[in-house]
Amino acid sequence: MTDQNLPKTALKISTLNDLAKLADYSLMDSLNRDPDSTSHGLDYEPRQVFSGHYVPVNPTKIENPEYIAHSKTFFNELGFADELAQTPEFMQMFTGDLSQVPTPMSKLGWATGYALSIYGTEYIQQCPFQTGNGYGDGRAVSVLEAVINNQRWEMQLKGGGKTPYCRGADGRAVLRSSIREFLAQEHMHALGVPTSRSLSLYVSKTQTVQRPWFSKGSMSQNPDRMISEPVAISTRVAPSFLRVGQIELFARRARINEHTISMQELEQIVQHVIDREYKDVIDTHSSNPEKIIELARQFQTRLTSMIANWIRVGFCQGNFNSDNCAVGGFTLDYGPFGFCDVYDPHYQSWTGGGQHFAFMNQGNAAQKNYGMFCSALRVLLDSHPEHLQILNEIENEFSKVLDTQMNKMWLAKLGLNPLTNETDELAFNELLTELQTLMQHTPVDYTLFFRELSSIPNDIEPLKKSFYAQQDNKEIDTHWTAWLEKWKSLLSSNETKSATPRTNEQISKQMKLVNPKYILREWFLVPAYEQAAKGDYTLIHELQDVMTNPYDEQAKEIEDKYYRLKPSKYFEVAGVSFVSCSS
Ligand SMILES: Nc1ncnc2c1ncn2[C@@H]1O[C@H](COP(=O)(O)OP(=O)(O)OP(=O)(O)O)[C@@H](O)[C@H]1O
Ligand SMILES: [Mg+2]
Repeated sequence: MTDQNLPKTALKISTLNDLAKLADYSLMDSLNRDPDSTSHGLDYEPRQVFSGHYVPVNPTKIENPEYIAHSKTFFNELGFADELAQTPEFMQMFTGDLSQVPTPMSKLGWATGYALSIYGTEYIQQCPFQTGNGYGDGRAVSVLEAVINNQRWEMQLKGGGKTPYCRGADGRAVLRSSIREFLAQEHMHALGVPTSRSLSLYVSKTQTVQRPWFSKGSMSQNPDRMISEPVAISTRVAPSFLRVGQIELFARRARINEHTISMQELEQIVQHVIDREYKDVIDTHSSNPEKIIELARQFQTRLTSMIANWIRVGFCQGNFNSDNCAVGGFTLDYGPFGFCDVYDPHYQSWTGGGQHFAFMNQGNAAQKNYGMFCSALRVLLDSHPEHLQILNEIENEFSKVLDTQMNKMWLAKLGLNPLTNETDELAFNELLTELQTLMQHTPVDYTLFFRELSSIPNDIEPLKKSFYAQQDNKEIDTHWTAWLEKWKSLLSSNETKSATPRTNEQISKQMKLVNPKYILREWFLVPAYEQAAKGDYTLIHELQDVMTNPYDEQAKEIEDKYYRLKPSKYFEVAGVSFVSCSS
């Protein structure tokens, strides 16, 4: 069935039965099931999965689930009634119990295998069998594909229990990390950054698992004890959850002809990427090699634009391996992520993550992932030298395309129109370099600085709200005053060249649409998940409200609470300024 023929809905979806009518598991038609899998899906022991694109898995429900939150924004977009999130049927399904789902919903979910490359190097050590056949969704289980208002969505439980890829771990996600991911996804969407979305979040009232963590106030880089944490299941939603690592897995197999249909499985997964993520921009009538070329081009555009967006809002993914890099070009896996308080190009909230994934190195990390993606595609172009040549050229363009996106982003952050001549370009480059040096040297709060600048202040006094230095520093002030003058003069000369010059008020308004006022800082999240562990979800709901309107001016008490420098007591504190693991 094509998507056009599928039922559309402008109706409110108020029951699970309503949603069931929109279920359409086309993935199962177009991809291969692991031939070694059994039909009951009770597949919880680590094992090698040699072929097939997915393994049917019956998720493991959490005990005594309790509703915490759902995304009102996303529910609204999907046409879901808010009440749906607390109906017993919906809760049952999205806390991992598929036994009662109405037809034609599937009583089995699925997990997928993928490969891992870290910063452009292929790894198999993470696989317990040292073959790469045991690595993949260890705790993520997709449970539904549905076409809603002409858009196909895949819904995936995170923390839905063990799968054959669990590598001996428990298949669970704890409340703390689930809250972080749940809030962050919707915050990023509201910031205008492509991302997987959050549907719902439930916790178990009785079930806990052990995780390494830090003692209160610890400054240690490594956790010093085990703590018991409640388990939770959050559901995330995206057109697909295909990762660069997934394409790599099938390309690695095809490259060495590992089994008779390895090349075919690679072709299928690539076609699936196109269907799920690029159907609107890739001509289905063109030849396969042409489609592959276009896929590479389109992914490059999306990936570089995503990175520019990350930098724009101060986001650091922290673990940008190829298995955390969505082929759809959106943000995926909010593990050790963080939004920077202080502007620091080396900011990385994960102590084990290495500098290569640090804030301003994310473009390079993306390039490495993109390189692995191209290597995988090359396997399909072996007998097409001309297309191979084009693919190489596209890959070589990565830095240029990224620079263009970054330039566009910095111009917007600084309220400037596209530059029209070399003199302005030189002036702009100088201005930006000076700004980055000054921001780092002062140091400034990244969010506060750009938001204050967006008011186009007369002098540097308002900007000083973003300075972390305790005392006035005349020398720094002088540099800032000079910088502000330079910026303003470029701003006005840039504006006079425009056919429709904007007033300062208009410029300011536009700057405030790219420079957020509210950012989901880690020290806002800590009390929210600490309270939640005691059964109080007030702060989660408050953060949901504030952070889904990050560009808006909000009530004075919200401003006082959330538009602030990070208090000094939180600097260098484990679990607040950094974390040691991804979950
Ligand atoms: N508690 C767990 N049980 C089983 N597998 C796990 C667990 N924690 C992580 N994994 C698996 O380890 C791998 C690396 O973990 P990573 O932190 O990148 O991912 P994640 O946050 O679990 O998942 P995702 O990338 O799906 O958001 C993933 O394949 C993940 O499924
Ligand atoms: Mg991951």
